[in-house]
Amino acid sequence: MRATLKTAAKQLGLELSDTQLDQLLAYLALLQKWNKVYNLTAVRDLAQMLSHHLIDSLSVIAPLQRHGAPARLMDVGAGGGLPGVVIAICCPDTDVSCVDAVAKKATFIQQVAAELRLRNLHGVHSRVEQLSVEPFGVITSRAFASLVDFTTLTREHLATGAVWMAMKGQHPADEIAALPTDVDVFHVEQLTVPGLDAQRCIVWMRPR
Ligand SMILES: C[S@@+](CC[C@H](N)C(=O)[O-])C[C@H]1O[C@@H](n2cnc3c(N)ncnc32)[C@H](O)[C@@H]1O
Repeated sequence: MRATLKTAAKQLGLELSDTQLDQLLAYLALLQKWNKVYNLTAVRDLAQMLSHHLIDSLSVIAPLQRHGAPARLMDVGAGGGLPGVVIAICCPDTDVSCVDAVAKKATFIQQVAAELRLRNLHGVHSRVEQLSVEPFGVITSRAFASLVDFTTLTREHLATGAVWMAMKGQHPADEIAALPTDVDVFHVEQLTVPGLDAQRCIVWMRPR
């Protein structure tokens, strides 16, 4: 597991410390341990969790760092913490709020933050449209909603100059076409996820 993760991180252009690798593997173990209790993911196999969840989420770190990791980031519909927990581990200067409408999922994130001593990670139980917090520099999502719903539900939480970072599978041409004119798609970034034979991209957007 560790060797696979280390190789994948290198292929993704990431310099992760031993502590960060330990934290990522500890997170994976917690995800597997508590999956049945919290209903975190349909993926049960540990090797698949590593490739389909952890390394998949790790693929956004270099693009996020190139953009400029923000002081505050929200992962909306974070579920078990993908990609929010991975971002909190890899970008320690970014304060990450993992927001989910289901209480036990937010509780799990709080548990991860405590066990991994991640002071920059917070599990927030709320529907995002009912949230009242300071704005964020980046708002991200993975398997949450259509681009229209994602941007509509979270727009008021963007700080000045902030962007949306949506993780998607294949290029979502139909979802992009359905966006209102006040959402600017400024980049669709193709991703290569080591060990995953699937199309992945990030849709970068900002308000007009
Ligand atoms: C399919 S899961 C994706 C979880 C995680 N991002 C991942 O990639 O594994 C979608 C999550 O969005 C949450 N969700 C749905 N509507 C929401 C809303 N309006 N506000 C906050 N969370 C919401 C659900 O509870 C669920 O945990």
